[in-house]
Amino acid sequence: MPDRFPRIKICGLRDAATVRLVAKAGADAIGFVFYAPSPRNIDVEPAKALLAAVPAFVTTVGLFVNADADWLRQTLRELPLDLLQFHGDESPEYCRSFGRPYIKAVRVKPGTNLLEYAALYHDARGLLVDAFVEGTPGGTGEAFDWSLIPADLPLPLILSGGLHAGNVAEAIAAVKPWAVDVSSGVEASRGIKDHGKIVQFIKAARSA
Ligand SMILES: O=C(O)c1ccccc1N[C@@H]1O[C@H](COP(=O)(O)O)[C@@H](O)[C@H]1O
Repeated sequence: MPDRFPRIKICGLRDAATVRLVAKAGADAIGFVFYAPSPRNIDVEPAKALLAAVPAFVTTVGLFVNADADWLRQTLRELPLDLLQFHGDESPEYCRSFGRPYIKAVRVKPGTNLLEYAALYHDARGLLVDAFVEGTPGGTGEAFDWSLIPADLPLPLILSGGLHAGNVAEAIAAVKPWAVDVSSGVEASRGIKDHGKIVQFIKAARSA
């Protein structure tokens, strides 16, 4: 268990007012989704403008799903993202080829060997665990059985998947993650962030 509250990442931001609100409410990290099929997808130019509005000491994360390596290399020349989140089937070699800190997402189902993933992606800054939902890479709002997470993972654990203000304190108590990450649980509808839900989520996570 970390000595302080887990870090909090709010993912899937698409407008400046929400970026400001999230930072002011006390989130540690802000995520931008670069995955065209997602309702939270953002293009490079608007993302550039939002990144310029993020205050100091808030980590900016770019989420990618099996992105073309040349496209991503070019995109990273334009975007000063602090951390890359790989949420597809990216290999360890791919993840480390961009020369930026990264976290690797694993979609968990019965039988998933998270210790094996931690060994494969040993240079990741964290292992993000999400629910396995057939046909969708993530951002589904579905939770999974947290007892599938081993207690002795050698990487910082980022818990995601179906978290919301009503279950995040219980999740933190049960899993003791390094960080929590949320998208659907702080939305009014798919892709539309709800400022009240964001504030409630951060309060609930801080009170755990
Ligand atoms: O947010 C998305 O649209 C998304 C698309 C593709 C892969 C991952 C995505 N989001 C990440 O999924 C997890 C869980 O999200 P949720 O809270 O259950 O909606 C989280 O890490 C998001 O960053």
